[in-house]
Parts: sequence; C-alpha cells; structure tokens
Amino acid sequence: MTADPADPAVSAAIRQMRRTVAELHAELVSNGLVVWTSGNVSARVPGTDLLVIKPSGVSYADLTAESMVVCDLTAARVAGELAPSSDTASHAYIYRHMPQVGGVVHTHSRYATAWAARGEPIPCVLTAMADEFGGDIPVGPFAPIGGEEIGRAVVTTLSGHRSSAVLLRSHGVFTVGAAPRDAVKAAVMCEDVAATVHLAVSRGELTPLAQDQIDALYRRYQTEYGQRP
Ligand SMILES: O=C(CO)[C@@H](O)[C@H](O)COP(=O)(O)O
Repeated sequence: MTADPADPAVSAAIRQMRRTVAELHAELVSNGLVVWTSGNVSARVPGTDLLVIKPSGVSYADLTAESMVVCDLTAARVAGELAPSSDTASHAYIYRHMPQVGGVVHTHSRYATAWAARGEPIPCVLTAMADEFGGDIPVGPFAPIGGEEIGRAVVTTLSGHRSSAVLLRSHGVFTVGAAPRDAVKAAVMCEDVAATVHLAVSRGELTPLAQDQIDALYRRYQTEYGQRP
C-alpha cells in the first residue's frame, strides 16, 4: 500500500519505528558489533511501503529518533533532514523481495567479518547455530556499495536457506528478521557463533551436526523455546 506520512495512523507508526530503530542502533554498540559509524539498522513501517533507517556517517552517540530517516521502498527519502544510510537501496530491495522481513541489520562485526574475508560459510557445529540459523551461515558474493546490489546478493543467498544471516564476501554481515529486534538478535548470535567456531577450528577439524540433529534443534527453538502464549 502507498502510505501517506501525513495520515495520523501512518505518522504514529513512523514515530514508533523511529524510536525503535534509534534504540536498536544502541544495541549494536552495546553488543560490540560496530565501530565508529559502520553498520546500520532499518525497519519496515508495518502495513506501509516505508522504511526507517539511520542517517549516513553519523556517530552512534548522536543517533536519535528524530535523526532517523524515512524512505520509501525505492529508497527515496520521504522524511528526515539527513542523508540516509549508504545501504538504503539494498535494505529497500530486501523489503521488496522478502515480504516476511520487518527488519534488516548490517555490521562488520569482527569474527563474522573474518569468515566473510575468507569467503567461508560458518559450518553448523553448535546447537546455538542450529537453533537460530537452522544450518550453516552462508556466504554471498561481493557486491558494490551504494546501490541495490548488496540487497540482491542477500536475497539470492538467503533464498531456500533457513539462515537469517548472510556473510557478504570481503565485506560483513547482513541479517534479517520478522521484526527489527529479531534482525539485531541474529546479528548478535552470528557474531557469537562466528567467534566460537573460529576458536574451535583453530584447534583442528570440526564435525558438523547431523541434519536430523539440526532439524530437531531448529524446530524446538523456533516453536517451543522461551515464553509462549
Ligand atoms: O559498509 C557499509 C556500506 O555497506 C556501511 O556499514 C558503512 O560502514 C556505514 O554506512 P552508513 O550506514 O553510515 O552510510
């Protein structure tokens, strides 16, 4: 649906998402996933063809709800004073092609990006990986920054995959989630398992979990774990 930001319901939804996205950027910092101004979080404004994303190149300490930028799904800015993230067109591409996705995160978190630098998927050798990612964390191709090529690489790599994270070759991590907080969680978990598997592989060969073990772990975590109504 084409949303009118002047519509009171749309404007309330945008206000809420600006707050959420600003708060989630602080989570990238507190979880040690970003340095300086690298990385970004976006959220789809539910029920609209709009997204909220951080402004480009602004210090995390200076990010506020008001400084967040609202764009449509062609990446055109519709509200906000500052230029949007350089990855906006790629986030928009992901929202256009993955209707189930409500949030997207990009980081250069250290261990996961080391796997991306090697162009190696992270093998599923941990229950935490089976739980969250349902298998290996895949690697996508290198793509130039600034247009929608990164988004296309993310969508292509994740299609037919359970993983909510992709390592972009020689670049970093993109994660997706039903809600923006889910995408942030996936980015945190991705870095955690990337570090652990890095330590493990440095001591010798790894044995991946069997597919039936992965399937059972994934099903339990996705359908039973935690508090359920
Ligand atoms: O690596 C990239 C570009 O893909 C980004 O993470 C930048 O490092 C941050 O860009 P802005 O979101 O500030 O434009």
